[in-house]
Amino acid sequence: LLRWNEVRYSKKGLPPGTMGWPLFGETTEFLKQGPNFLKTQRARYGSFFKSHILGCPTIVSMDPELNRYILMNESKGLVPGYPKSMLDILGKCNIAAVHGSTHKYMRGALLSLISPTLIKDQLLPKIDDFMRSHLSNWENKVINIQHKTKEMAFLSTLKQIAGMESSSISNSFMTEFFKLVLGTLSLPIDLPATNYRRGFQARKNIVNIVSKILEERRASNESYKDMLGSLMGKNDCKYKLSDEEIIDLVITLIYSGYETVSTTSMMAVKYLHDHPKALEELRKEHSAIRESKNPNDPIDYNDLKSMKFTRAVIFETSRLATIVNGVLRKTTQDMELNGYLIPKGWRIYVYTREINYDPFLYPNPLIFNPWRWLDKSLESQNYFLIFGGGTRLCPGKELAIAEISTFLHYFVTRYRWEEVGGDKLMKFPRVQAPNGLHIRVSSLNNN
Ligand code: HEM
Repeated sequence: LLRWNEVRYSKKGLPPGTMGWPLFGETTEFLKQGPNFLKTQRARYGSFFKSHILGCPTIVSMDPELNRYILMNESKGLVPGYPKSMLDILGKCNIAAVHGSTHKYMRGALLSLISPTLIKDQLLPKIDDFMRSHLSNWENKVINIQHKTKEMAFLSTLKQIAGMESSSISNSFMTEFFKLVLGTLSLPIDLPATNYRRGFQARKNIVNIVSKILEERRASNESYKDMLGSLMGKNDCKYKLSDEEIIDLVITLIYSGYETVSTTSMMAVKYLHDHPKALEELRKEHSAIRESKNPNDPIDYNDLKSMKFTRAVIFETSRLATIVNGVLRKTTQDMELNGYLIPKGWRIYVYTREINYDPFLYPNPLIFNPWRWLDKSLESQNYFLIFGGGTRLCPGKELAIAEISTFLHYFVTRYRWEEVGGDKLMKFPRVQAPNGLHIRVSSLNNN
C-alpha cells in the first residue's frame, strides 16, 4: 500500500517527500512526533517537501523567504486552506472563507472596528474596566490560570462587541462558544455526540443569541457605543453588512482572538514565573505607571505606548511558545512554486515555527530573553511571521497587545504567585495545559 501510494503521487515536477499510507498519509507521525517529524523530513528533502497530513496532500514550506512569497500572493491562487470543519462552523462569510474583493470588504469592515483611534477611545477603556474586575479577589486562592485567561479572552471581547458584562446571556454564549471551538478542531464527522455535530449546534445557538440582540437593538432605537453598534449604524457606517455577515464577523472576532490571546497570556505568566529577573523588570514598568495614578485611574493609550518591556515580553512569549505554528493555504489552480509543479487543491502548510528557533536570527533561541525585542527593528524583519504576513496579516495585533498588556498590568501590580507544580504543558499541535495550569496567588501588598 505504501508503495502504491508513492507511485500514485509520483507525478513529474512534484517536490520530494513521502506520502505515507493511503487516506491517512503521515498524519499519525505528524501528530505524534510533531515538529520533530517535520525537521526529519526537512533534513532529508529540504525546506520544501510534500507529505499527506490531516486528510490532504500537503506541501510543507519551511523557507522564510518562500513563506513570505506565499503569503503575499493570494491573488495568484494561494488562498486560505483551513479544514472543512473550521469553515463549516465559522460560517460562509467568515474571513478565512472569503477571497478577493469580498475578503477586502469584510477585512475593511473588521479593521474599521479596531483602528488605533477606536482602541484609544473606546476599546481600551472597556478592556481596562473588564480586567480590573476580572482580576479581583484572586489572593489566597489556587487559580487555574489557563481557565481564567480563556474566560478573559472571551468575555473581554464580548464586552467590546456588545457592551455585555458577565450575565446569564454572556455565560450561555461562552458555553456555546467553547463547544464551537472544539468543533472547529475536530474531524468533520456528522454523527450524534461528535464534537463536529456539537460545534455545529453551538453555532446555531450563537446565531440565535446574536440575532436576538440585533432584533432587540433595532426595536429599542437606542444607539450603542460598541462594535455591534458601529456595524448596525445606518448612515455613518462605511461598510453595510447583512445580518448574516455581521454574525459571522462577530464569530470571526471572538474566534481569532480567543486562543491566541488566552494562550499567550497564560504562557507569559509561566515564563515570568520561571524568570524572576524579567518579572522584576516588568513589575518595575507597571509599578511606575500605577504610582503616577490614583488607584482607580484606568490605563490610557499613553500608558500602553510606554509599555516597551511589556511588548517585548509578549513577543518573546509568542516566539518561544510558538502559539501559532504556521498558517494554511491551498492552491486554486495548478501552479509553479519554487521550481516545482503544485497541483490544484493541494494544501500548503506555511510552517513558521522553526524560524522562531533559528540561532542566527535569535541568538540562544531556547532562552526566554525579552530584552532582545527592545531592538525595535526585530519586529519589522521579513522573517517576523508571528502575526502572519501579506494580505492576511493579523488585523488584531495591536488589540491583542492592548489586552495582554492590560492583563499583565493588573496581574503583576496586584499579585505575586507560585506554581502549584506538576501540571503538564503540551506544545504541539496546540499549546495547552491538558489539566490546567494551577498557581497559588497572594496579594503583592501583604509582604
Ligand atoms: C497574540 C495574539 C494573536 C496572534 C499571535 C495572532 C496571529 C495571527 C496570524 C498568524 C494570522 C494569519 C492567519 C493566516 O494568514 O491565515 C492572523 C490572522 C487574523 N487574526 Fe490574529 N492573532 C492574534 C490576535 C488576534 C486578535 C485579538 C484578533 C481580533 C481582532 C485577531 C484577528 C485576526 C483575523 C480576523 C485574522 C484573519 C485576517 C484575514 O484573513 O484577513 N487576531 N492572526
